[in-house]
Amino acid sequence: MVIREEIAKAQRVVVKIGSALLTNDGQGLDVDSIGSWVEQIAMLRKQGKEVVLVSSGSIAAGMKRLGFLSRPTQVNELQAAAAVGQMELVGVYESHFERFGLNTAQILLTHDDLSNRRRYLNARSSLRTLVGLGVVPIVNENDTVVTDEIRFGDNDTLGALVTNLVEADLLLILTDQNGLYDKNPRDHKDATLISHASASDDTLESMASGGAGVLGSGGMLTKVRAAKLAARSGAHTLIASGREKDVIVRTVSGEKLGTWLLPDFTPIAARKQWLAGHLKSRGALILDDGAVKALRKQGTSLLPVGVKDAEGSFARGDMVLCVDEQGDLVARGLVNYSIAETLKLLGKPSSKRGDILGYEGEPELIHRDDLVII
Ligand SMILES: Nc1ncnc2c1ncn2[C@@H]1O[C@H](COP(=O)(O)OP(=O)(O)O)[C@@H](O)[C@H]1O
Ligand SMILES: N[C@@H](CCC(=O)OP(=O)(O)O)C(=O)O
Repeated sequence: MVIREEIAKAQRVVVKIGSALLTNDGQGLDVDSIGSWVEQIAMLRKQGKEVVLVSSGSIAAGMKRLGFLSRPTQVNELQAAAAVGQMELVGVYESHFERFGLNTAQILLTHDDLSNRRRYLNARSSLRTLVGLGVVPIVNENDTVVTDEIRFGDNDTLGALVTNLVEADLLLILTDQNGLYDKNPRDHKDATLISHASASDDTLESMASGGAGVLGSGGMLTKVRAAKLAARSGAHTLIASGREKDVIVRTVSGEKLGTWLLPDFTPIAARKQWLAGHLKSRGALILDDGAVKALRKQGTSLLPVGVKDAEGSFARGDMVLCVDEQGDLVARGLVNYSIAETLKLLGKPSSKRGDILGYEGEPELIHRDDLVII
């Protein structure tokens, strides 16, 4: 019986597995549990769903190898533990995924990769390509090159930003509790589980304390905030216990487990709002009638061949306006090329872009996923 239909419909899922779960009481990685989550992710892949995994555990794994008895507090020791442990972490995942004939890819991200528009587009394009090729990307923070000031620290925030990045329908956060309780169940025996709520509900933050377990980083507070971030691109969030049998397959098929935090807007409405409200346009593209029709009627991407002129001073990743020859607004979108490159590509078939620019960029000036038709 499917109870949570919106969840069961999710096609692209980001699964985040936290430090609190990944280790056996701080004694290195829990290889058997990892095997069970991998088996479930392989099942989702069989059902045709796309999965991106965000996994913590590098510091916990590195601690064991380096003989640290507790989580280090010094940045250089954390970095060393992460560097050593990440090798083991991806190795364990790889050997499990191999049993199911699935390829994996290691993606280590920093704050800069997601806040700088150009790097954001590059990270997104790599992740999209990998997912399209049927690979399961395994994402973690690039702990060895980040300092305290620019660390995400917890992987809940990273999981939410990856959800935005790949425009996933669902962020599934697995942790060591059954979900979000009205107060910390570690300290309160009478705490009750929240079954569902709006991700934008501010009262959730007062229930969730930042106090994490021995190896976790953010506690429940960062999970509640992550749900809010994920909702920006219209994604649902589920917080559930990774120790529950078959939790990934069961939650994703819509079974009522854990806490479900819902977005207030559909993905399209959320994206529209985001493009409309959060980015300033840096220029404009003047489209010919054919391109206007293709965008409006067929929902296609914008190719250089349909663009007559470009103005403004934009760089790759900036938001530009798309207007028709009368100057009426047709769409807004994130452009793949700078103004200088765009001017060279105007009216040209995409197949010529390599010769014109001296390198092979994307065939689209604006990909349809980055376009909002007005
Ligand atoms: N309201 C709450 N409901 C559930 N857990 C909570 C709550 N407030 C704080 N917590 C704590 O959050 C912890 C999970 O966070 P954390 O240790 O960072 O895990 P992870 O490594 O999976 O991200 C739980 O073990 C629990 O003690
Ligand atoms: N990136 C680091 C730490 C991340 C972390 O512990 O986050 P979380 O699992 O959200 O508590 C690691 O892999 O150990």
